[in-house]
Amino acid sequence: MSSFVKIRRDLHQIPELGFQEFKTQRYVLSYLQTLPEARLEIKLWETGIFVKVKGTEPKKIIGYRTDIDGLPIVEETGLEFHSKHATEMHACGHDFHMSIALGVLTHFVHHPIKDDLLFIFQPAEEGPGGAEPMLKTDIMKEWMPDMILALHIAPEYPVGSIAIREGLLFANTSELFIDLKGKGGHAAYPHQTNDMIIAACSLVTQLQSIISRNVDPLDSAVITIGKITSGTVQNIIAEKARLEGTIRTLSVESMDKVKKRIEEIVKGIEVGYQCETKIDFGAMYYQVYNEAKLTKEFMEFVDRNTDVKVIECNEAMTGEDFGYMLKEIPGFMFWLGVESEYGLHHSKLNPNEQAIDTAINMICQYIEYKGNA
Ligand SMILES: CC(=O)N[C@@H](CCC[C@H](N)C(=O)O)C(=O)O
Repeated sequence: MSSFVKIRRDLHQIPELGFQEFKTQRYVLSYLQTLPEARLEIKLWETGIFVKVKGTEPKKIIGYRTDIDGLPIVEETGLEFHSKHATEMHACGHDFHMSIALGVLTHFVHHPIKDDLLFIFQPAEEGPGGAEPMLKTDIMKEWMPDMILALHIAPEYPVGSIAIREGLLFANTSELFIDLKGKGGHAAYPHQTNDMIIAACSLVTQLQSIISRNVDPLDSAVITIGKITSGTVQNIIAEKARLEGTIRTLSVESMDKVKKRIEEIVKGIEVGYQCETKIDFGAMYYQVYNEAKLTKEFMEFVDRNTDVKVIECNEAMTGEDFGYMLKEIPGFMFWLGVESEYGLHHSKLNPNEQAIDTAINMICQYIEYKGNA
């Protein structure tokens, strides 16, 4: 087993939610302490880490970002190295992302290139978002990269492949929290109450009509309600309901339109079901938009110089706060094929670990080329 597969397995066992990645931060720091320190500069921000690997004759800084947080999922993989945390899991591959970042970082500590490299270990990608606040730090202002790259594992593509496109890769996202408050009461006297379970069910159905009736069929949008909380027991009419979800759109303009329509529909629920309502759009992520020139060059480089297959893919409705970094810094993100039967955010996600060394080798070759130019 390669040392970076071992690191992935160690990290897989300690998934932590956004801004609570204390063990993860300690693990990464203790690994960094095993490397020769002459070329390293390390700065902490919240639960994240900035690591500069100094080049020999730096003219620019090349940035590489990995996310570090896990998800609130009870793991069901049955793997020997399964999560030690009962209710958290690395079900979005951030354990892979971190081990690959450490693999690339280690290579350049031992084989320095001309340019400086900045590795960003970013908390809270799954929410509420660490990229935007990290960008605003003095550390980032001092070490602002001239270009940046990142990857995300893709269960649907084979090991030995990457998928990427110029321009829009991932959607704009916004979280969505809606609270409803009516009047509870006895299950046998519904006429004396305003039942918030009925209101919530109607609201969920009406929200889907935004996608089918308000969004241009040639555009695309998603509203997913992933969680509903309501009620206390089977014979009490519920006084409150809370819906938690996410909105995805292919443009900022469509996001604004969808949000406006949600507000109108929720107003209708308020009148129709005689209840109080509250909408909170939570955290929003800017789209992931790959800079055309660098993306094209990367695709051609990988195709010509490595065995990795380059697939030109469509946009996806996933979100990534790396979009904020790409808004400020030219660069790109790509999907890394890891062929898992179960997909992202699934309790049985089991990516193929062979992809770790494939990714490290490919990224090292590309950075060596860019950083010695
Ligand atoms: C790659 C991926 O799965 N990213 C997450 C980002 C979540 C953004 C935010 N918490 C939201 O739900 O809107 C995704 O769910 O796409």
